[in-house]
Amino acid sequence: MSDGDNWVDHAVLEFHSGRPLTLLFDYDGTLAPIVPHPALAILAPQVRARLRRLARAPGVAVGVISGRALADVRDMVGIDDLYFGGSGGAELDLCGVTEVEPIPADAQRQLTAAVSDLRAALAGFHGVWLEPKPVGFAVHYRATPEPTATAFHAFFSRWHTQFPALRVLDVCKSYEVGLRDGWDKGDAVRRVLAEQPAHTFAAYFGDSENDRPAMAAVVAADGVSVGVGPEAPAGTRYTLPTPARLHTDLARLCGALNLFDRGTHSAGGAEATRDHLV
Ligand SMILES: O=P(O)(O)OC[C@H]1O[C@H](O[C@H]2O[C@H](CO)[C@@H](O)[C@H](O)[C@H]2O)[C@H](O)[C@@H](O)[C@@H]1O
Repeated sequence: MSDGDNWVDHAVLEFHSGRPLTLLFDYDGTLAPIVPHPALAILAPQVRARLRRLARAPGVAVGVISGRALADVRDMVGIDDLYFGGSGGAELDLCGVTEVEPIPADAQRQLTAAVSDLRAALAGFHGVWLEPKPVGFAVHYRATPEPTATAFHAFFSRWHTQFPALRVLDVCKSYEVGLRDGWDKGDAVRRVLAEQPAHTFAAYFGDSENDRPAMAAVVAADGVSVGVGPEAPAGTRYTLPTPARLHTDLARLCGALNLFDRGTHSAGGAEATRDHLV
């Protein structure tokens, strides 16, 4: 069986051959475009509707696994019956059952000290700001002008080495800080897949470095990785240029699986047709 030259055809072929689907998405830069501030990264209503339809379809599971805090990504997505990963995989919501990575005492001490020290230091770097999370934090520098940005990178690259229990990733103009050797998005993917039938076909969609472990996890489970945008890790099975292209692909997948809004006239009705084409 050919698996098609795009992820939608591949997923539909696998589904029609009897494999359930598990679709797992990164949030920022994948489901929502990158914008100047995290609070502005709103999920388009049509995309929310498509994810909801997919999640409610028999044989389809949907999850969103983000660097954001779990409560934050759940709010942004606004659908209850999904799998969620937050804080880069350290917090999980497995369709209503929450699991949080236990933080060893020494790592907790380092996290607390790092946040307090950084808050004081950031006063000297205009435009840099700290986003706390239940497990870790992000330090945003998107709005930082030069030469402050260069000075901040020089400072941060030395500063974080005094906290060896912490893991630092440079993701979308922020430093994402979690626990070294802690749970990552790959662990989150494996945890979600453990709840699915063994022969499920999994796809993971991501745009940046913090998605690499999740992509490796789906590939190890005989699934596919889909890179979104120019910063996606190299070597993914499929690539999409933008989140907008993912949105139209989701519409196409809903159409191929005959998932249309119950409120519309029929599967061939005006909204269904429009949604299929969006
Ligand atoms: O794993 P993700 O869902 O992709 O989350 C990664 C980080 O995303 C958020 O920050 C990034 O997106 C913002 C909105 O587009 C953008 O303004 C910011 O510059 C980016 O760094 C989020 O705030 C972080 O907590 C996540 O770690």
